[in-house]
Amino acid sequence: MAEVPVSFSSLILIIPLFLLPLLHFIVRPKPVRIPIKNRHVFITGGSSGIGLALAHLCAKQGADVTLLARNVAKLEEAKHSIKLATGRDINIFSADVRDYGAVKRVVEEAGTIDVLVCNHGVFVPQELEEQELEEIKFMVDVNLMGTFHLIKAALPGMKKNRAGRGPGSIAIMSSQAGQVGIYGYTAYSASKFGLKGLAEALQQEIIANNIHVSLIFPPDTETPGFAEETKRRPQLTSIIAASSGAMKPEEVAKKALSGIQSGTFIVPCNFEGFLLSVATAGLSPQRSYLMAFVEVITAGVIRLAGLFFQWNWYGSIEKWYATKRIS
Ligand SMILES: NC(=O)C1=CN([C@@H]2O[C@H](COP(=O)(O)OP(=O)(O)OC[C@H]3O[C@@H](n4cnc5c(N)ncnc54)[C@H](OP(=O)(O)O)[C@@H]3O)[C@@H](O)[C@H]2O)C=CC1
Ligand SMILES: CCCCCCCCCCCCCCCC(=O)[C@@H](N)CO
Repeated sequence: MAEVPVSFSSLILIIPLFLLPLLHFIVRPKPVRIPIKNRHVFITGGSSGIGLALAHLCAKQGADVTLLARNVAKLEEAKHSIKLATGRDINIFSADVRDYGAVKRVVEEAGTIDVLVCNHGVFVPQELEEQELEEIKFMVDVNLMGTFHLIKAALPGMKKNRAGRGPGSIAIMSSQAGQVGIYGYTAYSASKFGLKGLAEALQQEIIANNIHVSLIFPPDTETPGFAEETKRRPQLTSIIAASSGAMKPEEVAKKALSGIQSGTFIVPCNFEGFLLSVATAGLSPQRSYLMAFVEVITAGVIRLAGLFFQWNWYGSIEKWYATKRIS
């Protein structure tokens, strides 16, 4: 009996032929579109950097925007600049996300939220051994606990009033340092990695309420916060972080908004971020069967690429400590 020849090239055709329909069938949660126009978008840390750029973008697209941050002068300035640029009035509230009572009062006063963007964040890079415990706690309290406070305060209203309002979204601003640990970011990375666990579990809890979670992972972004950060960033942190190209806040805001609107769970912002999202896909939900296909097909080779990055980073660390010992 003649053997059926299964050539390499026919395998290349057969695998996608079976895999794509299978992935199309199994990816969960199912794809969704989240509108922005005429919807209430609540952005924390919206008075500066990425949050401010996102607020401008949402206002331009006809959303009712509310901002929360601490500094009143910066909030007023943001309100003024958005009015000038878009002609739209926005609401501003001053509160510290570490204060649950204050957050709850603001959320109640602001009215039902359709899209909650937890973007506030603080970053003070330093080696763990040098960093004061107080500063470590500060980052965890603002970045991680602050996000818990917001979601806990906003969720009952978002759930209760969802019927008739269309799909809702909870978007959380992480960082590429929330996908891979980086020298000088022990506390910051921990606070941002924590957000991933929160987001994955939360999505399962609120999918039945038609609320969709997006986790956004920007690289270094040229914001006022970043300008402050670079003043004291360890050299090695900058060297390793430079593996991913820097972005402007407006570019990050654009990626973030399109990720939110497509209900994408993991939202990368640049090409390195795309590689990172494939490399760290783990057991995160994936709505796109095409992205799922890329993840499945490239799993081995992307791990190899990740190992090369680590090889390069450990090389930099070795070199840096060697020159330090000489001087
Ligand atoms: N810039 C970067 O390189 C990157 C940033 N990110 C993340 O993006 C987010 C925004 O960063 P970026 O735009 O650079 O930051 P900025 O420092 O420019 O702005 C931070 C915003 O958060 C607000 N904020 C800070 N602390 C609190 C608090 N305790 N309570 C309420 N609001 C607070 C600030 O207002 P106020 O001080 O008045 O409270 C401000 O509006 C952060 O989560 C950050 O971790 C992620 C990757 C890279
Ligand atoms: C296959 C694997 C691909 C790997 C690509 C790797 C790129 C990693 C770069 C990490 C950059 C971290 C920047 C953090 C920015 C930030 O959050 C601070 N500026 C504080 O705001």
